[in-house]
Amino acid sequence: MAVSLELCRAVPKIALHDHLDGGLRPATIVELAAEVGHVLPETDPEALGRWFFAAADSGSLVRYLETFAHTIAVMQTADQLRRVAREFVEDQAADGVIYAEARWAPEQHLAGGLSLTEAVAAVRDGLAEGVAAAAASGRTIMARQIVTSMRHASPTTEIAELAVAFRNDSVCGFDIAGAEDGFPPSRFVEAFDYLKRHNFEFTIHAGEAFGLPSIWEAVQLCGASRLGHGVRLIEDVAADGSLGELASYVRNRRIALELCPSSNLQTGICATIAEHPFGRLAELDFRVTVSCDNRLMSATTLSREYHLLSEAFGYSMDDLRRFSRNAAKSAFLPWDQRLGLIRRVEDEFSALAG
Ligand SMILES: O=c1[nH]cnc2c1ncn2[C@H]1C[C@H](O)[C@@H](CO)O1
Ligand SMILES: [Zn+2]
Repeated sequence: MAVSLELCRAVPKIALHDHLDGGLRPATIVELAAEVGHVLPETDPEALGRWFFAAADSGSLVRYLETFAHTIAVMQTADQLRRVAREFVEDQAADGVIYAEARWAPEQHLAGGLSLTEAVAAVRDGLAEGVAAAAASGRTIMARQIVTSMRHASPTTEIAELAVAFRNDSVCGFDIAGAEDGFPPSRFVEAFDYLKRHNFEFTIHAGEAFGLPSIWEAVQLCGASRLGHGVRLIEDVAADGSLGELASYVRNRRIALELCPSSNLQTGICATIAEHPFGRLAELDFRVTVSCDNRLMSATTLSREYHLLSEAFGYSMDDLRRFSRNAAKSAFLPWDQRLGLIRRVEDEFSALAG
């Protein structure tokens, strides 16, 4: 029997792949849009939530990404960014997430006159406020930010430098996101070289809207230790379970796959969770982790993703424990903190297993 949604809420979870600009509360968007005069497709929060889901549910990543115009429009001042970051953490904590990495692209948040540094500092402050608010309501959560470069923009090292500048100040990693087809990871090879020279962590969106060549570049030309989605690595797995060289390398190296099942249904990777490559990749012992990608656009939560996977593949508490443990192992945290996270996952799962 599937692990219930209620129990999935209670288990300790780790959100490695969750976009800050893809997780706003609809009510917050309505309120901020009214303040700044941004015209929304719907002004009732519930209707707006439904609109995001429907508009993102097109089968195309490019159309999915168009919906972000309405969230980015209300995240252009320090106050707005701080509020969105605070609510991000509060919502994650309320869903039983114990560690979250919020990713977003500061370059998309400068229209109100903020500098890149001011924007990152505002998110840092909001994350800290959210952690404090969660603690006040009895929930312990840690939160960090992943700073993202948009891959269709001119390649630059500027955002990588920004990430490194904040390495001891809430930024735990770097990423590239946006349309994948036509914008291979190698375009940003200079940024990744900069990060490697500075011993800094990064993940790369790859293997979502494009296949194995994108994953190969992310891993071998750029050096990613985690893959955003990476789901199309399944194309390097034969029907009998034998692995091609790339899939074999990714599995050997324990490169984490930040899998986001519901998001993939919307961008056309498969029609049902049961058809999602997650099941096969987990069975073959890849380092599978579970994330939401964009809670707003997919109308989901991490506990819901756990529950859907458990329903589709019959996962037990032990399986879910493995997915949380995998995510803890691949968190962009220093080793002592990562160990603390792994222990917390084990202890809390053991307590729930009774
Ligand atoms: O799943 C995704 N693939 C590629 N890009 C994405 C995905 N989800 C969100 N993004 C983009 C849209 C956001 O504005 C940007 C930064 O969070 O990242
Ligand atoms: Zn993403």
